[in-house]
Amino acid sequence: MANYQAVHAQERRIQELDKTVESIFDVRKRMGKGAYGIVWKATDRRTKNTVALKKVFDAFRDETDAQRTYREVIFLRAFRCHPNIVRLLDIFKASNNLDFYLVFEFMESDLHNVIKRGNVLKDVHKRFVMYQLINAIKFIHSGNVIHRDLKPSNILIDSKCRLKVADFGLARTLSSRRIYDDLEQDGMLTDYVATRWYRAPEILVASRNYTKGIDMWGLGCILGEMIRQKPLFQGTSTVNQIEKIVTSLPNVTKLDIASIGPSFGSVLLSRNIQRDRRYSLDEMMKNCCDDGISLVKALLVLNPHNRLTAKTAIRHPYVSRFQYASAEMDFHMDIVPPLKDHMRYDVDQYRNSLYELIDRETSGSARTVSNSTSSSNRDELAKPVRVTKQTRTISAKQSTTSPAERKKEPSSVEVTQSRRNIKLLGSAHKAKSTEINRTESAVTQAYIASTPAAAAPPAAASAATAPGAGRKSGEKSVHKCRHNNAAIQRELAAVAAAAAVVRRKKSTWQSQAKSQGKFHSEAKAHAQTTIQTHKDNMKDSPPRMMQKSQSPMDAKEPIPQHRYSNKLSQEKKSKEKHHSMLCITRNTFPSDAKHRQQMEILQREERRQMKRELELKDNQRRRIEAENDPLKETTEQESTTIKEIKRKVCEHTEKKADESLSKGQHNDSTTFGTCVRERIHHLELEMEKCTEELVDFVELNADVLNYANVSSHLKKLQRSKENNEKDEDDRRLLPEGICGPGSQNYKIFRQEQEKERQRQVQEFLARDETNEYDNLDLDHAYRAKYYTAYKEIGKELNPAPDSGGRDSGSEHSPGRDNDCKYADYFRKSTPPKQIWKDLERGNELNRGHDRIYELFWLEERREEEKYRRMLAQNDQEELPVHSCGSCRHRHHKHNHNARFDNLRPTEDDIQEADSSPESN
Ligand SMILES: Nc1ncnc2c1ncn2[C@@H]1O[C@H](COP(=O)(O)OP(=O)(O)OP(=O)(O)O)[C@@H](O)[C@H]1O
Repeated sequence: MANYQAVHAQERRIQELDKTVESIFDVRKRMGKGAYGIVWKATDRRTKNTVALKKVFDAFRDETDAQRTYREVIFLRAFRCHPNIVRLLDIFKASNNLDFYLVFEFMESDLHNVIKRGNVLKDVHKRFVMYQLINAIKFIHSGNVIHRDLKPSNILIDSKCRLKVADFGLARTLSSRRIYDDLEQDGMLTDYVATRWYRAPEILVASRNYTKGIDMWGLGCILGEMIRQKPLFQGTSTVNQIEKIVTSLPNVTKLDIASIGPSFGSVLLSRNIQRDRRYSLDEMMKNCCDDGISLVKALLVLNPHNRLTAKTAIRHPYVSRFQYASAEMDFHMDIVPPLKDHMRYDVDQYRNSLYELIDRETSGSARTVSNSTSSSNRDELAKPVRVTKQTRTISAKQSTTSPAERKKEPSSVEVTQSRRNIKLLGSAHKAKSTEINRTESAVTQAYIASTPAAAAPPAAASAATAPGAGRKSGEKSVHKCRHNNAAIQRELAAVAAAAAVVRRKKSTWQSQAKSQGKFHSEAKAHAQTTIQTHKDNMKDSPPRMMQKSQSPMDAKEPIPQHRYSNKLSQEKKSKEKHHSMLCITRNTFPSDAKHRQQMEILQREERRQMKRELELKDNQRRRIEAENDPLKETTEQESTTIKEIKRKVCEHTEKKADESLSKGQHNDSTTFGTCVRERIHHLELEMEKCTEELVDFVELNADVLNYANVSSHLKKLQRSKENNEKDEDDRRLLPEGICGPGSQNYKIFRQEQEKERQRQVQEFLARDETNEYDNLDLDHAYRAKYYTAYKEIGKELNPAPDSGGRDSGSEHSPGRDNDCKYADYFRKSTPPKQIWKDLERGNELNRGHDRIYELFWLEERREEEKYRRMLAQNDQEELPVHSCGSCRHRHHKHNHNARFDNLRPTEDDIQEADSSPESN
């Protein structure tokens, strides 16, 4: 219970938000939870921007966690300017000094969720995702940093397929490793837990061979997962993970193992692992295009040095089409966190370093919240933490986001934008110079303070009280200021370089704009001149009918040649044509009347000639028509014949089709019949099976089922079953050499059996004629009579009771006492009469007793008849059917009655019988 409460309290604490944070953000919904924190969707109350708020719970619990938090903040700040890396907007320290809050730009989902949905990503999306991912990793690697935790849930994505890499908690720099490699403690690089399925083989075998190839392996796994829609290697343990990888890759060579470096786990790679072809890369991604498979194969290479690098991967055909879709940036310098990445510091050191960072940023912030960095100070966050080389700024290849935009000429908006950028950079430059001045004066002051002769300024007052300590602290502060100064200068240089790039760009655009403007003004001037000429021409031309002349005196003005767009030149051409026509008209009508007359004559002549030609053509047409008439007739006749033939062919075809149809129908019906028969047969078989099942079921559940309702049905079902069983039993009881029912010798055998039965019946009847049993009451008599038959026929099935010494050795058997005993036995061992009758009526005689019952029944009927006749003769009082059958024993009536109640003969009966003369 206490444990539960503790867990509950812990969970509550994880979910709880700091009051300061709550006052700034309106937290709306939980986006996800990782191993180290919870992410919520929230709205900034002031700006109304939607952000992702991540609470790193107990961020400084131990050194590992503190280092993780520290790395996450430092690297996120360094890489936040890249479009494919999630932007860290703000950092908040919690008032409890334990938790930590990071504010990110909001993304709608992550790649894991998108892949999980299935079939959301089309081929083009996968390519674009991959391009952006490689682009981000290329940028990270250019800063000599490795991410080490690439997996789909750390890749954020939005509805426009824009992608951002998140979670830098395991990122680390490679730059210092060379220097400090020897100092590394054992296991230092292996104590982190990256998700197993995306871990590179060198990490799995605990090799210390750390390269950027680790991330490239992760990229291969992610691409494979996007294509296959499930993770490629889902190992259940480290060993299993290695096995899965080795199974899917081509044969592992000694060189591969050597390339991973010496480690206790590399022996796992050299093991002879059974390969299953189904799990080879080709087989797992058989539905993918060649480009995709080739990229996956180039990334998932055992030797980390042989894997594609991010720089080469981005030119791979699978993604190359997007190479201008996004800014491709490079750092050109190593990112080195202030607290060395290869060393472990105290929790407090990590915490203090981070808090310092926050405080520094808060001091320049316009935001009034005490514990937060400022969102207005966001540009500050973008700067790298520290650089090891002299500043070489980010070189953005293209700043546009799509190929279409990239191809655009620089617009006025862009020019304005660049102007604004320059202004901003200028002001940043100014601010930095002021800062440098301020730092320089601080350095001077501190230096003065550190010398004992100097008058103690307030800052160094305390130092002066301790001799020697003042100098030391002064030197320290000088050193610190110099260090700051150098850092600021480096940053300043970076800003200046960026400004230079922008200025260069601006000048290029301006020159381009200038040349284009010149071109436009030239074109405009030319157009205006042309229009003016046209207007002048129009003014000059006389208002006459425009007429084109064929005169040899035609004089055409030269048509001006334009070098502008086609459309423009076409328009111009048509205008020129129009203009030239006007000119021709004007030129072909000289003022003298003679020439005009000549022209008229010429025209008249022309008209006449045309008329003649027309007539000629008319005649020709008529002649051809006349020739065509008989041909027409013939053609019509032929077409009618063809139609007739066609009709006949159609009829014939239809008839044939009918015939084949009916034949087909016949075939169909035959097939149908066969099908139906087969189906019926099948159903019959099924019914038989069902019947058996039902019988078994009813038998099993007879006691719980209502017997009255089901018995009749059961009987029907059982009948067939029992008949089968009977046949089976009969077959089993048959003597050797007799075949089953239906065979000839079986019939003969049965006939003989029947004869034997008849003989026995006759024998019993003959015995009965002797009235041997008349001294007994009927019921006893019947039972005793049939006892012999029972003994002979039914003993196998129902052995006779041990009748005792007296009966067994009895000479006068079947004597009365014996009969009584038999009767007693029958009473006990045979079913009550009513049941016999029921069974008999339902023809359900027990197979073992049927012969006895049959005889019993016949005999009973006979006795009954006899008794009736006797009654009629003697006219005596009617006795019950099974009462005494003899008048000779009427004096025993009282005893008889007693015996009727209880069929067991009394001792008196036996003694009486023994002493009677008949028994002697
Ligand atoms: N900026 C964001 N916008 C939307 N959702 C986010 C954002 N950042 C993180 N998330 C969601 O929160 C989840 C956890 O975030 P993150 O990976 O940063 O936490 P973590 O504790 O470091 O997890 P991990 O266990 O992977 O180390 C992510 O998988 C993602 O779904």
